[in-house]
Amino acid sequence: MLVVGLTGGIASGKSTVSRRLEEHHHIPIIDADKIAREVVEPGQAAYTKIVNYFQSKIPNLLLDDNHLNRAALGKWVFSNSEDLQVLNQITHPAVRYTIFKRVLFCYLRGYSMCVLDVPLLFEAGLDLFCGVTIAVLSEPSLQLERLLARNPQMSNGEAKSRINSQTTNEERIEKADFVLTNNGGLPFLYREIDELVRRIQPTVLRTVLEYIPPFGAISAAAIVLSRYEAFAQTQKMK
Ligand SMILES: Nc1ncnc2c1ncn2[C@@H]1O[C@H](COP(=O)(O)OP(=O)(O)OP(=O)(O)O)[C@@H](O)[C@H]1O
Repeated sequence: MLVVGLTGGIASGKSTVSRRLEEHHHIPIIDADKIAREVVEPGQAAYTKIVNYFQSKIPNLLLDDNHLNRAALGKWVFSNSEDLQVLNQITHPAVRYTIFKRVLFCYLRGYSMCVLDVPLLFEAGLDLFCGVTIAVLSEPSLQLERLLARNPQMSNGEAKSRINSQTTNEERIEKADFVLTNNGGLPFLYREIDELVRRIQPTVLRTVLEYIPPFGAISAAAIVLSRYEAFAQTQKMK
């Protein structure tokens, strides 16, 4: 099964691309943001760890329905970098484990492709496990316009600083295997997506071979090794 990593800046159009892939091409989407919310729901192991560690530091950590007050938690870790690390150490393994389980589930259901929608794909090193990576790019001025239209309560300054705090489009172009440029209307974007799916769609033969254990394992190992090689090369060049 081909694991496709999809990434891009805030309001660049990742969800729009994911929706097209899911609804038009019937490719399952594994949404890292959604998983990050699920793993901190009451009853989950990460939730208990967060409550135990942060309850004494953040008085309004829990909402009336016992869910985490994500805004209060976000505000706290934004100004306490050590606690941000603690939070990441609690949540990241849980997110990675859930992603892994969902990829395995897609494989067992016989899909030829699945998509990992991960805003921080390269930063988190998850691209190492993807057969193909795609970056969705929009001009920063368009990103700003779309972000403000989608989140009217956000100030212009806040939106700009969110965009500027992220990896640049140039860095994403350098790292991604394919780029989808989302500077036009939706019909243009959909044509680009459909064309790309045609290019990367694995053959039926490859999909079938991957269900034969030695081929499956060799194929997965080859992807991780080639990604790691490319990563090591970029580190050497720095
Ligand atoms: N080509 C387009 N034409 C018009 N509107 C668009 C286009 N692409 C995206 N949008 C709109 O821009 C907004 C941001 O797009 P989307 O939610 O897909 O981005 P995203 O990268 O998933 O954002 P985030 O990272 O914040 O979740 C949405 O309101 C979406 O409808």
